[in-house]
Amino acid sequence: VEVNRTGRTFLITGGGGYFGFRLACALLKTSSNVVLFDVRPPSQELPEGIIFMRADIRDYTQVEEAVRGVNCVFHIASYGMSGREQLNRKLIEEVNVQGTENILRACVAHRVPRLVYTSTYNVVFGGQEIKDGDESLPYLPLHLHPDHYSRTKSIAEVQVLKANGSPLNSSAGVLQTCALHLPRIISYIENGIFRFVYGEPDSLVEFVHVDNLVSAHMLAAEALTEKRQHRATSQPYFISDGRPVNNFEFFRPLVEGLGYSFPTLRLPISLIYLFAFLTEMVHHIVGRIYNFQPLLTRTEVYKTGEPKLYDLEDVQWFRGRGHGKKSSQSSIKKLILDVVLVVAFAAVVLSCLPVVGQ
Ligand SMILES: NC(=O)c1ccc[n+]([C@@H]2O[C@H](COP(=O)([O-])OP(=O)(O)OC[C@H]3O[C@@H](n4cnc5c(N)ncnc54)[C@H](O)[C@@H]3O)[C@@H](O)[C@H]2O)c1
Repeated sequence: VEVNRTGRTFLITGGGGYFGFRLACALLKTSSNVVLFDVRPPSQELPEGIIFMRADIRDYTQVEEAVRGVNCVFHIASYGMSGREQLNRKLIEEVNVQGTENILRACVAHRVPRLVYTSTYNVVFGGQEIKDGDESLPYLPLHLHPDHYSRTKSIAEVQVLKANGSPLNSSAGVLQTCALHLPRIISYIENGIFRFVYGEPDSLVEFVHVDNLVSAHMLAAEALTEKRQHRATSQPYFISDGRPVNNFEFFRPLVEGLGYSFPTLRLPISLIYLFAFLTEMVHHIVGRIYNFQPLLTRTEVYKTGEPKLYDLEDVQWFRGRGHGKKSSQSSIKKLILDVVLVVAFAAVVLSCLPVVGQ
């Protein structure tokens, strides 16, 4: 990796992903050198000035190579947040926990003075109601996490904050770290699967606009510097747009802006949870032969009982990347999908009925 070492150099692990790439583009505007470290390249064209390094945080040698000469690491790479990834326990542990250990160790060894860790609300949230929560909320005990991703993000965050103050190798300096907790983003509108909503209409969740998230990360990195008296050092921060909203209502402008109709069917959350449970069971049995994408996992159900207002620009951003309702979208495909959904729900309901006549 050839980097112009004269300016500040930022390394973004997971820089090929949705948020990492947005952050990289914003950092580039501040005349910084930006290196993206990821197992896969970004889906968009790489702007001049951003370097992509195809590498894996599970491999310490590659991490060491990447951190040399870097002034600040944004550790964003993670695995297992949604879909079938959530069910690959081994990879989740390796990327989220061992990967983070590798980054921290390499920062210390190669005198990287600052690290901002991108974490998640899940470190404090296990499905319970939280009103006006702030940074004083305790971590959810590890054994109460219903999914591996949340548990490993929590372990990694603790590691990151604990590493704060670690003396840098052969230097008088120390590593300054902080963590940002974020809420969540998009998914199933595209495939026509967003056909129903669930849960109580008055249950609210937080969302964050990606641009606010970019600002939060840049401010956090700045607040770890001596110039800012290392103000953010060892702190976790909740980041959100500060406008709690119903999970599904949050998506309404985007769904309708992309030409889809907003679902009118509301199903009980317990039924959806049961459906997700059964799907996971089926995945557990057949996943090795056919690693299908579950429609919903239990984690997704409890997290979405959890919203930014999309403006026209956002909708156009998605449209510009080929998203949105295609006028030729196959009605047969939709019909098949509906039939599959109905049959699946019928199977769930029937399996719960007591067996009569025996
Ligand atoms: N998207 C959300 O709603 C949300 C919510 C809360 C927290 N977060 C956190 O924000 C961060 C970014 O989220 P995102 O939506 O941009 O996710 P994303 O999946 O688009 O980006 C994650 C990136 O990490 C990379 N990665 C995975 N394993 C890797 C490995 N072994 N080595 C190197 N790179 C690897 C992936 O290839 C991917 O590009 C993650 O840390 C996630 O935990 C996201």
